[in-house]
Amino acid sequence: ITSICKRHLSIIVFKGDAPQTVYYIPDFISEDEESYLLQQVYKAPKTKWTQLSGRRLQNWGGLPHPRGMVPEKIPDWLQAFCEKISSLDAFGGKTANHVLVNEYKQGEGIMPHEDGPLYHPTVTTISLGSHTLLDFYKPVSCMEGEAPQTEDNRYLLSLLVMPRSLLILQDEMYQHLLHGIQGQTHDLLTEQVVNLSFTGALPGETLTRGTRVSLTIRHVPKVMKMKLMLGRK
Ligand SMILES: O=C(O)CCC(=O)C(=O)O
Ligand SMILES: [Fe+2]
Repeated sequence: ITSICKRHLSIIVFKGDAPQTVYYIPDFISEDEESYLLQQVYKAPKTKWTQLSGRRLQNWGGLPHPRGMVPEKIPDWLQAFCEKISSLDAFGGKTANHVLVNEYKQGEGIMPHEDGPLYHPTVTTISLGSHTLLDFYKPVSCMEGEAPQTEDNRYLLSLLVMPRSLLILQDEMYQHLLHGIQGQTHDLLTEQVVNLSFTGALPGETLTRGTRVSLTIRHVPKVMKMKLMLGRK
């Protein structure tokens, strides 16, 4: 684990000789911007929400698809933040064109998963309203030998993401590992939370979760050209 400056954390995990990078940027947005974003999220029409087990979500920018995403205009209130993050060169010079809004009520979470191949290998997440613990797991195929492949023995580390922070996961860290959020109401901060010293929280502390809204901002490289689609039939 290497810190690149006092307020930014860069975690280098090695898989073979491939470094896997995480950037954690506390207070990436202000409290006013946080309230504004929450207000906009909750202003969206009811039909914009999809209820899943343990969370609900809004999809903005189009539905990623192997044959190409049919692009939809991202509303101005989100576009500004897409541009702010893209200007950090998170997406190799491209501008983010896709945003998933996830809402987790206290005690909700998301099963360990991979995000799949439809995105640029960078995922950026702004957290609103509450902290959470993002947990990382080795993929099943990584485990050789006799040991049973439980979630427990595939678990690697956690990141504490505070409200208003930006998390950037790149390359192997994003493509190779699984990530998930346990459906808990409280989080005990152990030494497995590797970015603890960058969050203002203390080891041994227990944090109570509230409702968290996350904005997962990404670049989908494969986009359909509307003209081509109409011309084709
Ligand atoms: O809420 C988060 O920070 C994670 C969301 C996530 O992993 C996803 O939507 O694929
Ligand atoms: Fe994910």
